[in-house]
Amino acid sequence: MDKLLISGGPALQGEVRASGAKNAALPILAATLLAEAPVTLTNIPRLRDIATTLALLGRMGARLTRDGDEVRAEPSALTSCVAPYELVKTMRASILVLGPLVARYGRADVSLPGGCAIGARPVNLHLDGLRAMGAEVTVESGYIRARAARLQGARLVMEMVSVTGTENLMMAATLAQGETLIENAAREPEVVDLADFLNALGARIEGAGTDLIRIQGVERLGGACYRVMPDRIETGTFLVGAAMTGGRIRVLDTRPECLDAVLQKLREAGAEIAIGPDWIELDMQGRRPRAVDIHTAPHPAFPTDMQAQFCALNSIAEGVGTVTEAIFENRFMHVPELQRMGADIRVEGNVAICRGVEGLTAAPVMATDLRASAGLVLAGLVASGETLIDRIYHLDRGYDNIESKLLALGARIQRVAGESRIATP
Ligand SMILES: CC(=O)N[C@H]1[C@@H](OP(=O)(O)OP(=O)(O)OC[C@H]2O[C@@H](n3ccc(=O)[nH]c3=O)[C@H](O)[C@@H]2O)O[C@H](CO)[C@@H](O)[C@@H]1O
Ligand SMILES: C=C(OP(=O)(O)O)C(=O)O
Repeated sequence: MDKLLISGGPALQGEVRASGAKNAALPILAATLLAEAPVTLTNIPRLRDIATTLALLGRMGARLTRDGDEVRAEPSALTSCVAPYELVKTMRASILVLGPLVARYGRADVSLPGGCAIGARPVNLHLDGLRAMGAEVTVESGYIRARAARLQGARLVMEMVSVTGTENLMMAATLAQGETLIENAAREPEVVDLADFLNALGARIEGAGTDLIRIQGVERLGGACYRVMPDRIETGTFLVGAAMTGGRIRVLDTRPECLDAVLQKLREAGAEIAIGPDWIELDMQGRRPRAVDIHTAPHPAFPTDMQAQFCALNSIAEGVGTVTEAIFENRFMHVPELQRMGADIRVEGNVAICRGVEGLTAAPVMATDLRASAGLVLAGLVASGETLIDRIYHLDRGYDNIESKLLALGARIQRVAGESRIATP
């Protein structure tokens, strides 16, 4: 099993290009199930979750081919509307095929995704929404079974803000009869990107990016060429890396307006930030960051997917910073690993209180989920000695070539197969 070996020290310097957003590419790939004409997608990141999605759609009979960062989907008649457990268990976002399958094919059998390291993550809102649109939805033997002759437009009031819940129901509503209103909708930029893609196929969606999305159902959707938005979480991760190492980097091909809350916290930490239409430059040369207080919440507030990276930043910052996780109930798995590297962090309920230390020391650590892994990579960049990160398959789910990108920014990082080079004392 691959591991990452990082020798901490060098400040990140230079330019790096943001890849396409995982959390936009996944729903957009699922939405190709709705298209009745060819679709060409560009800026698709090279990630394990993308490979899983392509395998899942291929298993159903969809014809998708990948060439570099481009994916082409040919209109196809599905041979199966089943998302099996063995694929869903490796990627919760498989739930995103539910809405398109019911809308276009009138049937879906999707394995219940279950919980994951960061929390229980139920999908009740997805199911309730489809029921409100007239689908018959049951859960049997670990599978969601949904059936509908044709979905009917409905007023859907989301009890909680759910990103994939909003996306699933928005996709379902594109082919429903009549109008659907999604109230208390997620406002994440990836929801907007999906809506833009669906509209490019011929859907009639208004209000994406606000908490009220209005969808007029159409009879069918066609094809389109569409470029997936850049990954704001990957962008933010590199920026935090530069802030922690006292470096100066420019992230290219990104969307600064999607990162307001993150940039605000980086400024509070002492970074100088400059932005252009599609780039962000962070300058922290030679300075130590100041600890910041973070409170995660749905967009446009601070994203939970950047929380672990800021725990890493606070752990070496000047002062004390609190990180409050208000979205997922178990998203502090990186804390015990950071503690092993010398971080002074105390968790009380959903708050991590981080007292910055002068320096971290390298240790063998274990990645437990995607962003926890990112936090550990950032900690490794500043720790003295060689940090070996195990279980980096989590990282590969969501970061496109992270080690080559960091290497190009001056980090000393390499992927190693199997055994550790670190001698035990
Ligand atoms: C593929 C993708 O886009 N993943 C993102 C998506 O996950 P995901 O869409 O799974 O997260 P949600 O927005 O649905 O979850 C938000 C909260 O709502 C709860 N909930 C959600 C659905 C439901 O039916 N019932 C329910 O109670 C969840 O347990 C959680 O506490 O948004 C999260 C929150 O920004 C991000 O961390 C993930 O990176
Ligand atoms: C939690 C994440 O992803 P997923 O919803 O796919 O598990 C993430 O991207 O940080």
